[in-house]
Amino acid sequence: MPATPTPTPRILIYLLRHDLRLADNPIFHDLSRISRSSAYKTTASLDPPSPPICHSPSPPKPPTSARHQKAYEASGPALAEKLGVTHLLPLYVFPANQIEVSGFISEDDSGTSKAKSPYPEARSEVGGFWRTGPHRAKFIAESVWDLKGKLERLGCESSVVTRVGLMGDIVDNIVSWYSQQRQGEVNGKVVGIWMTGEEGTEEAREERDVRRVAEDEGIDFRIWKDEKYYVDDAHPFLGGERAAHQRLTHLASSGAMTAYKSTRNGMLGLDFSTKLSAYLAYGCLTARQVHWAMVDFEAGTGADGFGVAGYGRGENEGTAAIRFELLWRDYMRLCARKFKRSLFDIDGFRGAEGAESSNAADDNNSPQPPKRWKYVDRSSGLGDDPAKTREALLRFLSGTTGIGLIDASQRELFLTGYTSNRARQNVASFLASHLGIDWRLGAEWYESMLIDYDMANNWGNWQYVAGVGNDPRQGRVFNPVKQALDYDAQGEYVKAWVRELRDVDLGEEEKGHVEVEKLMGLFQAWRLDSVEKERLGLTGVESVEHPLIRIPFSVTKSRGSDGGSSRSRGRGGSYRGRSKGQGARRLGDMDRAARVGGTY
Ligand SMILES: Cc1cc2nc3c(=O)[nH]c(=O)nc-3n(C[C@H](O)[C@H](O)[C@H](O)COP(=O)(O)OP(=O)(O)OC[C@H]3O[C@@H](n4cnc5c(N)ncnc54)[C@H](O)[C@@H]3O)c2cc1C
Repeated sequence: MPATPTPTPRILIYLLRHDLRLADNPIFHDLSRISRSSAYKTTASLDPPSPPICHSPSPPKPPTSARHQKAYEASGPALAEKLGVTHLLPLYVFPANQIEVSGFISEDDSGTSKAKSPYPEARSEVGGFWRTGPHRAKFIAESVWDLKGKLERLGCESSVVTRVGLMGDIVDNIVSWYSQQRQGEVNGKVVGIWMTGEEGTEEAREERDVRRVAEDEGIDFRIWKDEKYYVDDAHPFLGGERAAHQRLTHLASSGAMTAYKSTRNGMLGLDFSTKLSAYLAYGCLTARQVHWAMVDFEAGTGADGFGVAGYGRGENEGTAAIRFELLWRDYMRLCARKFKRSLFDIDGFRGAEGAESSNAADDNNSPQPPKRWKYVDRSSGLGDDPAKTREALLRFLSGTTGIGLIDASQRELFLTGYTSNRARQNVASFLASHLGIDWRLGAEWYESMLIDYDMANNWGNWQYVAGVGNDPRQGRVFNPVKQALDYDAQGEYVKAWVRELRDVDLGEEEKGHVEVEKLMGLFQAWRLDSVEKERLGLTGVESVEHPLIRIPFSVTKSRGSDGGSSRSRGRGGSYRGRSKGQGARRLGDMDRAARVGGTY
């Protein structure tokens, strides 16, 4: 008897991007609906061709609320069903323009030496840093492998297929492979290429390239809206959806969610802030899921947090503040959408056409002259020497500026891939305002180093602090000494990361009494007396003897007696510090530098 011809697999390619999760995922949700239908079952038993492709996964967890479930059910048959999809190929492309991929390339055809990567090195434009540094590379890999594992456990044979390169090329290549004939039959028919939409110019280019391949081949191309935004070993957290939910559970059950408002300006420790940013950035979790977890906590219906302060008592200061921060995230995304390429321009949104109209809240609506910056490859014409700028930049990046808070944050970032929002604001302000160096170098360095790098959040926040973005109050500067006094009142953060200063004597530290004058030496080590420097082996150390700048901040008996904006603390007295973050506005509590002096 002639063998029954095997039906040609109808393949849907799902290009994973910043949506590395199974639950609350619009594409997996659509597929979960087809997997229950009879149309799917009749074809699901097909042997998958090589490269292995995935049978549509079993239904993932239902959406986070009954309201969403109803909305999905009302939305008619699954789109994948309409396309007659029988197989799914989840594909993650490590983008060669953002992640250096030469390490993935093993050997050339002769098998003797390493083949050269066909792509230019994935370095940043201005400073030439690796665009994805080791911390984020690890986090991305963990998130991809976490999803792979999940799909495997659901019986998806290929789980997630990974490739390196440019999305358009990879998709083109896979589509051609499927259309090849073997014994008179094609390997498969790609009927759909789907992905979730992203903001950003590179991301738009990826979408355009993939769309072109799909259109050339007559394949259904669809960009789904990923509703991961809210309106719609320091960082010891593993990547992936499971870890993201464990973190959310911990935030509710430990009380950190309730306490967030009063702790969020902290700098040291795990629970002063949510540490959800990387999960949100990579879509392992959505802002909506965070919201619903908080709703459950507030309503007292959630499994996590029973007995914890605030459980079942409605919205509290902590949950409201988390929602507020999530709105900043949405806001930055909308800025990226509006200002496009000028997100990366040195003159920022302010320099962009139409920026004036977006700044209606300006105290002074008159157009401001563009800021002058120091560059590493040329003089700005203000008598600066690019060689000295390069030297200063290197010290800034390596955390040897001589300003304790800045050095602590930069070292923390380099070693862990994370630093707090409070520290980020100070670091950005230090580069842009105190050093006057091209702020994009700082943004690029963050892009390289941060685990939670997010294009809109990073560049938007850098612009904001550098004074070229949408901050309605321009010309504000953080004073990193005063900020350290306010937010690191016991000097613990600086001591944690700046090893050479760990033994600076602060007074009766164990009792929580630190002497303010001694703290000043921790926050700017040039102020340590010569005996202390000698004792600690700091004599002659460049960052101590020759800081990039000296900030003449002092703690005086009466406000303003040093001519700056210092606070009255009582000279020489002991200082317990106010509670961290008290009364502070998140992005707004910047102060004019107290007579920033010195040059480099
Ligand atoms: C110069 C600079 C660069 C930054 N770069 C990034 C970045 O690349 N990626 C990133 O996610 N955040 C960035 N931020 C914002 C903020 O610092 C981080 O989101 C936050 O520190 C992450 O820690 P968390 O999750 O514990 O935050 P939480 O304080 O717990 O806040 C909860 C969530 O709200 C959002 N959020 C908080 N603050 C902001 C903010 N200022 N702008 C936008 N969203 C915010 C984040 O998604 C965060 O996870 C940057 C801030 C500055 C000043």
